[in-house]
Amino acid sequence: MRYAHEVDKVRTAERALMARLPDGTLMSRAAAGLASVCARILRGGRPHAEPGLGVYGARVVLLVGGGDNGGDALYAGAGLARRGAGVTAVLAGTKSHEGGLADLRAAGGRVLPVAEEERVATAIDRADLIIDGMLGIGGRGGLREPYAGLARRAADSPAIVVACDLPSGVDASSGQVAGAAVRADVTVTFGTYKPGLLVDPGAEHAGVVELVDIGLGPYLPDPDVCAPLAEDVAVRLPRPTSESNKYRRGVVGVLAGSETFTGAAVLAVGGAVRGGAGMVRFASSEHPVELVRQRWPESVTTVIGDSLDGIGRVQAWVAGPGLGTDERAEALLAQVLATDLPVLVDADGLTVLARRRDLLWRDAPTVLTPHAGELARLLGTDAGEIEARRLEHVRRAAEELTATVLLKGSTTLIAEADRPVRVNPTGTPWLATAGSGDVLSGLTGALLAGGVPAIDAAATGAYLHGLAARLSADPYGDGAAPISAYDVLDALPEAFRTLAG
Ligand SMILES: NC(=O)C1=CN([C@@H]2O[C@H](COP(=O)(O)OP(=O)(O)OC[C@H]3O[C@@H](n4cnc5c(N)ncnc54)[C@H](O)[C@@H]3O)[C@@H](O)[C@H]2O)[C@@H](O)CC1
Ligand SMILES: [K+]
Repeated sequence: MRYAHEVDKVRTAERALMARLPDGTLMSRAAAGLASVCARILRGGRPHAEPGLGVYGARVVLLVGGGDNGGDALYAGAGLARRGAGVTAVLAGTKSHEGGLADLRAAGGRVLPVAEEERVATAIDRADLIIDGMLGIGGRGGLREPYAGLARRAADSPAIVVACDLPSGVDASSGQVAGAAVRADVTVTFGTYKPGLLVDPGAEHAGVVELVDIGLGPYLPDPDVCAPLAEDVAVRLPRPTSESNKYRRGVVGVLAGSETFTGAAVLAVGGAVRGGAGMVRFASSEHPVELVRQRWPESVTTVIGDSLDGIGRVQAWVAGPGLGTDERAEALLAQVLATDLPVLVDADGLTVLARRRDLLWRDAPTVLTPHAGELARLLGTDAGEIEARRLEHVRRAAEELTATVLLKGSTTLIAEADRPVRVNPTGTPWLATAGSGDVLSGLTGALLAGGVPAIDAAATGAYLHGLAARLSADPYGDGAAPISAYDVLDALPEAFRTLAG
């Protein structure tokens, strides 16, 4: 698991640790970690020179802000200068970290005030590597000048951009980017991940994130956000044993599809079948039932009117894809939510819930899987607001709707009251295709029916779904192509095998 902490918790932990160490120890640990990652990057090749030349002779530019983030960059720059790099520090703050500046000068580094525009521009354009040390966890809001101009210039340079602690302009606690921000190829972060490095839009500014241990671990409280690794997901996968039978593996009920919308039902049932359900019971009107029977003969189908009576026993429900939003859909959804079973509600079901939030007053687990538009309807806000502050909104939704909420999008987030928000690391933009959400619903429903707790089922479903999409979009790792929701379904067995292996 990668754990992330908000700024106030990082600061408290840093204070506690600093009290036990000589002055400057933490900064020198951070700077040493940053310098060693930069050296490794330079050994891998530089834009302006032959690969493998290493640090000696490399052109390194430091963008230095007025706070301790700038201090880290200056000390790291001094370390690289001692290994033979040509280091130029662009001083952009109203003041600069004195110790760091003295160390850089002593190591033979050059210093340029930001006002010397032409020389600054030339240094940035010719750099092999730029260290962004303008703002760290003390940054508030989008970058102001002169930082914003430096961030733009760095983006246009062929240099590799390495962010110190986090890309300047990204809000460390939320991932919000309010205006200009640095786009890094690599971010070297200290002590713990910051939520803004894992959650978009911040995450996409961070590039590859490397964590440097500065000894903060024992002083950190529970995380605010975490991102599972493959091994965290693998241990949660339900696996059949010699004792298993179809009932023990879990029977999932799927209430989906209507005379108008049939495809969503076929995909949701497919997700449940491929998600490892022991049995799938599908309830819908005639046309979708006919289609599901043809494509998934292993499912047990029932044509229903406006009642679910006689469907048979299930252990979890998936309700909503293609269901419609009329009174019949509402009545059926109400029946599902009146059970004491785990229920996942998606798509049209969420639209119905936006006008019938009372249906969520239940004791059994409820999983909601909205995209930003659907969540906006549920919370009475607009999708743009949600996209800009995804973490805040998914937490609010989990509290207000008393449910496990999986917010789909560029980074899928899963929230449950009083628990760290889970960030799914496996998505791909190719997954933004019609019907892929229906597959996720069925898959997650199968995990719920298999007895996986709601937040784990949602996080595991999202992980497998994203992995299946990656495997089908780019099976050989040498170039991606568009995929359909069906391709995701077809890649699910491979995704399970990848995790199990
Ligand atoms: N506290 C510690 O123990 C450690 C801190 N470290 C470093 O220190 C950093 C935090 O240092 P600081 O607290 O000095 O904060 P920062 O270096 O992030 O920046 C602080 C200053 O930037 C200005 N500022 C804020 N938002 C701005 C904006 N949008 N545009 C322009 N200027 C803006 C403010 O005037 C503020 O004083 C960490 O991110 C990390 O890099 C590391 O050395 C490890 C140890
Ligand atoms: K930074």
